[in-house]
Formats: sequence, structure tokens, C-alpha cells
Amino acid sequence: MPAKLSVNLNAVAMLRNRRDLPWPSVAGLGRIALQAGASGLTVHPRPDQRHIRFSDLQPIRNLIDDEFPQAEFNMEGYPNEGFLELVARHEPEQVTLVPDDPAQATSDHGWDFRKDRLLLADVVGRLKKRGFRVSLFADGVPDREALKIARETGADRIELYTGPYGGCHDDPERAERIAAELGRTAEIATSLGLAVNAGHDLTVANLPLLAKHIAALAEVSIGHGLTADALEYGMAETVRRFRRACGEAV
Ligand SMILES: CC(=O)[C@@H](O)[C@H](O)COP(=O)(O)O
Ligand SMILES: NCC(=O)COP(=O)(O)O
Repeated sequence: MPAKLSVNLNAVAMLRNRRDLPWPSVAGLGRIALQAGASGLTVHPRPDQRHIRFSDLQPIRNLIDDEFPQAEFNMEGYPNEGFLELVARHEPEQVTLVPDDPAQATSDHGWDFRKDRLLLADVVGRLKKRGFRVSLFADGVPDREALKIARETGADRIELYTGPYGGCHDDPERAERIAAELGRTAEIATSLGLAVNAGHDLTVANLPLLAKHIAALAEVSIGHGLTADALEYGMAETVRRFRRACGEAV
């Protein structure tokens, strides 16, 4: 079963924020992506609103509810009270918790499940009580004990951080090594009852090898590389290209 594609709209919002003008429209590009067959939309409303603004969230929620009820809204963020309030207000189908410091340039590591187990158990428990699917951002290095702790928080999924893999765009041998490592982590996670998502710096070029190593990949969330391609091919054609790279017959 090919991985579902969730289009991350952060980079579209970053472009929109260059001027005090309403274009490019974040929800508008989301609509084109869903019309082209994306399974969902992902946003990461960071505390400084450097790209996705809190005001972007309800239009995306409305777009899915009103026009694409089969699609999913995935909200990513560090589980502070501000983020949890946004989750409660906009009720995404999936919440992806990341260990990002507000000053971080981007997401560049997964949780330390041993160190953060109490925080995560509390937050995941609160989110599960409200019926959310919860995914935890995880590094791709196989560590059964850490993944067991992640599962014991009550989380449904992990999202494998694929930044180092994406950085191998000019080193096929290293890409193969990291993809195999990610595959081993995914196998352990699956054996523990966790579903497996992946994201960060994924592209049309590197998705097939990742999919080969992670047979049970449930979902990929992609923004930077997809938005770059959309400047060249248009959003609709770019979504179709990424769906094919995930293994869909499009
Ligand atoms: C968690 C992750 O890797 C990305 O989804 C994240 O949203 C990237 O954040 P920026 O778009 O702010 O770099
Ligand atoms: N969770 C990864 C994501 O949503 C987008 O990451 P990127 O493709 O912008 O690197």
C-alpha cells in the first residue's frame, strides 16, 4: 500500500508572508493539492508564526470539512499550552509532536523518549482523551527500548525524521545506509504496534528508495521539496509526481 501524501503548506505561507498581501493563498494551494489527490494537508504553526499563521488554521479546517471530507489535517508542533489550544480549537485528524525549541531554524531531531517520557505521557494522554491520533517525531536510529517508551506514552505513530536521508542527495551509498537504518527503526516500531510516518527533506528523487526500505510506510508529509517543484511544474502536477514517487499508479 503506497504511503499517503500529506502536503505541508509552511513554505507557501513563508512566501505569502513576504508582503502584506493575501497571495499565494495557503488554503488555495491546499485546495489544488487535495484536488490533485493529496491525502491531506500538514502545517507547523510555530510560536513566532514565521510562516503558518494561527489565522491560516481555520480556513484549512473549513476547506477539508466543506470540500474534502476524506482528507486529513495534520498539525505539527511542540506541545506547549499555546499549541495544545490550537489543536483543541481546530481539531486536526492527526497531531504530530516535535521537540522543537522556538529558536530552532527548522525541525532537526526527534524526541529523546527516555528523557521526555513523562512530558510525552502526560500530553499524549490528554490528546488521546480527546480522540486525536498522535504521532511522535523520532530519529531514524534503531533503538528498541526508546521506541517501546514511545509506544507506552499511548502514541499511535512515530514520524521518522528523514533530514539526514534527504541530505544524501549527492551520496547514494550514504543514502542507502541511512534508508536501511530507517527501515530497521520502522520494523521495530511496527512490531511494537506503532504505525510509521516519515518527513523532512523528502523529494521525488529520494522517495522510492525510502519506500523500498519501509514497506509499511503509512504517510509522508512533504513541504520544502514539493513547494520547490510546484514553482516549476505547478502544484497539481507536482502532487501527481510525488504520488507516483510514493508508488501510486497516477
Ligand atoms: C517536522 C518537520 O520536519 C517539518 O514538518 C517541519 O514542519 C519543518 O518546519 P519548517 O517548515 O519550519 O522548516
Ligand atoms: N513532517 C515533515 C513535513 O511536514 C515537511 O518537511 P519538509 O518537506 O518541508 O522538509
